[in-house]
Amino acid sequence: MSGLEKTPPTLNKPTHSRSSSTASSRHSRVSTICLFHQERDLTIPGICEGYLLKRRKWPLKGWHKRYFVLETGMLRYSKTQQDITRGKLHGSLDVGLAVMSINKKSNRIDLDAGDILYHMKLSSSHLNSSSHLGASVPSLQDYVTVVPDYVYSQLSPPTNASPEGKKIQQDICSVSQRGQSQNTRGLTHCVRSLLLMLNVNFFIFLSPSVHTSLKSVHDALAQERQRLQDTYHQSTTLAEVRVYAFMETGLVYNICVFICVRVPMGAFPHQLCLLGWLSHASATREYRASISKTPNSVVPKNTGRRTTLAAHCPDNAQVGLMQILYNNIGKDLSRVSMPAALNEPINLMQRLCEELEYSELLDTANHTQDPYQRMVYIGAFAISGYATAHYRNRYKPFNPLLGETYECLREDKGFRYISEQVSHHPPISACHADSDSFSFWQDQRWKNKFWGKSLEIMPTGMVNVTLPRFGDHYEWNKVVTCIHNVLSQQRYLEHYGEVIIRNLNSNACTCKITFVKSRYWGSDTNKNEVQGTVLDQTGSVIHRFGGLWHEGIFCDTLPTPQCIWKPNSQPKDYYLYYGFSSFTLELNELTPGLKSLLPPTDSRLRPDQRMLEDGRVDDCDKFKEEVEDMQRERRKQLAKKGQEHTPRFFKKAMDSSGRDVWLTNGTYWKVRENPGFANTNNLELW
Ligand SMILES: CC(C)CCC[C@@H](C)[C@H]1CC[C@H]2[C@@H]3CC=C4C[C@@H](O)CC[C@]4(C)[C@H]3CC[C@]12C
Repeated sequence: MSGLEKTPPTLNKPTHSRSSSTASSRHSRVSTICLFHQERDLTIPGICEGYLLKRRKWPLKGWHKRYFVLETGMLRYSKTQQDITRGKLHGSLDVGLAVMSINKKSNRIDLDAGDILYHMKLSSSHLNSSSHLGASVPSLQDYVTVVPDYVYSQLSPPTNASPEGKKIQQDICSVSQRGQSQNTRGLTHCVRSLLLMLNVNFFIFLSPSVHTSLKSVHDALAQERQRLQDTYHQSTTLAEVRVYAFMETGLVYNICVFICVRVPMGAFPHQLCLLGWLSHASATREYRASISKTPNSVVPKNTGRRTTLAAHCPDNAQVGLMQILYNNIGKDLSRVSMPAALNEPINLMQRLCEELEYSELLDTANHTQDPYQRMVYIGAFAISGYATAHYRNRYKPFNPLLGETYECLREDKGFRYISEQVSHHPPISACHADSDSFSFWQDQRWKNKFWGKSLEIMPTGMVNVTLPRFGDHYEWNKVVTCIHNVLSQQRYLEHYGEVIIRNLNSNACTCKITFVKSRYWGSDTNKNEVQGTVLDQTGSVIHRFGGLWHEGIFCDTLPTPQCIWKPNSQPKDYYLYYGFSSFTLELNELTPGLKSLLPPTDSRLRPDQRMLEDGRVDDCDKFKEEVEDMQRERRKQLAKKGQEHTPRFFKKAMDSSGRDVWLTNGTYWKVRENPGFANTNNLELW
C-alpha cells in the first residue's frame, strides 16, 4: 500500500474495518497521501491509513516504517497493520489539537500537538510506486505543489475573527483554488476533509480502547517490575545475565529494559555491580529517592551581592507572541526583534556564563585521581548547566550586539569568564573561562525550528573543558532544547538527545548521557530524566548515574554511592524575578568599583537591558530599537568600506576535527590590567 489510504466512514462503531492492499485497489482514486471518494458526503470524515516513515529520536534514532490510521481526528500508529488490529498501539495524537506543516522538498509532514511532535515522511518506495498510478492520479508531487511551502494552519479552533484565523482561511482558500485549477480536486478534498476531521471530537469512541491499553500497560509493567526485583535479589551468583526487552505500547512511549548483572573481576572485588539499565523508570525512581535524602546545599553566606532586582518582571501573558512567531516562520528567531516585555535582563553571553554555576564539579574532577570517576563529575557538570532552564520559560535573553562583551570575575568560585559576540549573521557568542583547576570554552550557535506549537533549539558547537592536573581535554555536544506549547501559558522546556563526552587526550573512557524524551501521557515524574554511563575502552560500563536535570544526579557505582550534584535552592520570590537563581541574579550586577574597570562594551553597561531590569519596559523598547538601528548603521558603514568586523578578544581557529571554533586570544585580562580599558580604543555600541 502506498502512503495513507482512505476508507469509508464508520461512525457507528468505535473500531473500523481496515482495508487490505487488495481492498485498496478497489478504489479508483489513490493519492500518495489519501484516497478519496469524491462524490461522498464530506461532512463525515472517513479513515486514512497506510505505511509512512516516522522519525524517532531515541532510542534507535532514525526513520522507522510505521502503520498509521487517521480516524475521527485521531492519528494512531503501530509497527504493523496487524498490531493496530490487535490494539498494540505505539502512539496516538489528536490531529485537531495539532499544527500541521508540509515540506515539499523532503516529502515530510510534521504534526505538532504541543506535547507531542510527529515527523513523518513517505519512503522512496512510496514515491516510486505513486508514479505507477497513472497521470490522472494526484501524486505527492502534485500535493505539495498546491500546498504553500508551509501550511502552518492553526487548526483548533479556527477563529475567523482573529488575524491568524483569516490568514489561515486565506491559505486554505488559495490551496483550494490552486488545487482546482490544477485539476487535482481529490487533493482539495484531502485538505477539506482533514479539516473536517479535526473539528470532530470523537474521543468518546476512543475511551474504551484507551482504558484497555492503560490496563494492559499497567499489568505488563507490574509483572516486569516483579521479575526485575526477583532477578536482582537472586543474582548474586550470576556471572552475567542479560535481558533485553522492548516494550512499545501506545501509552508508554518506549521502555527499554536492559539488565546486565555481573560480578566484575579485579576492580571492585567486594561489590556486586549492577550495570546497564535496570528499567529507566525504576532506576530513576531509586535515584530520586536517594537524591531527596541528600540535604540541600546550605544557603550561601551573604556575599554582599544583591539578592533581588530593582523591579519585578513584567507580565507578558498578553503579548501577541503568536503573531510574531507566525510572521517569522522559518526565520532565525534570534534575528527577530521582539517586544521588550518578552525579554529577561540577561543576554546570551551571560546565559552561557550560567553554565558555570556549578563549577565546583570541575574543581572536584581536577582533584579526582581515578579517570572513570573523574568522568562522572564531568558528566554531572554537563548536566548541571541545564538546571536553570526549569524556571525559565517565560522570557528570552537579549541578543548581544556585535562586539558586545561580558566579563564575570568570581574570586569566591575561583574563575574568571569572558565572552564576546563575534558574529552577527549567524549570531555567535564565544566564551572562555579559566581557574586554577580548569579551563572552559565554547562558541555557540542555535538553529530554531518552530513547528507551530513547539519551538526546537538545536545548538551547534562543542563545549570544552581542560583539567591541568591530568592534562585532560574533554569535549561534548549539547542536546536539543524544546519549548513545548510556546504560544500558551502551559509552556515548558524539555531537553532531549544524547551527549557524548570524549577526552581528546586519552581514550581511557567516554561518557554517554541520555536526556530522555518524556513519555507521552506519562506522569510528571518521568519528565526531565537523565541517564549516564561511563564506558571504558572496550565499551564496558564502569559507572552509571542518573536522576532529573532539575533535581539532581546520583551515582550508585562510586565506592560510596552518592548524590554528585544537586541544584542550589531558588532564592526567595524567584518567580517575581524572572525565575533567576541567586547566581543569575548577580550576573548583571554592577558592583561598586567595577564600572571603571569594565570596557564600555560590557553588557552591564547596555542601557536597554538595564532599563528592563529597572522595570522601565517602555523606555527599554525605545532604546532597544535605537541600539539595533545603530548596529545596522555600523554594519552598512563597514560594508561600504569593504571591511568586516574583527572580534577583539577571540580568534577563529580550527579544532582537531576540522570545525571552525573561536578561541580566546588571551588579551582581555592583560589589557584590563594594563593600560586599562579607559585608555584604549573601544567600540561605541550604545
Ligand atoms: C518568546 C519567549 C517568550 C519564549 C521563551 C523562549 C525561551 C524559553 C528560550 C529563548 C532562547 C532559549 C535559549 C537559547 C539557547 C540555549 C542554549 C542551549 O545550550 C540550552 C538552552 C538555551 C539556554 C535556550 C533555553 C530556552 C530559551 C531561553
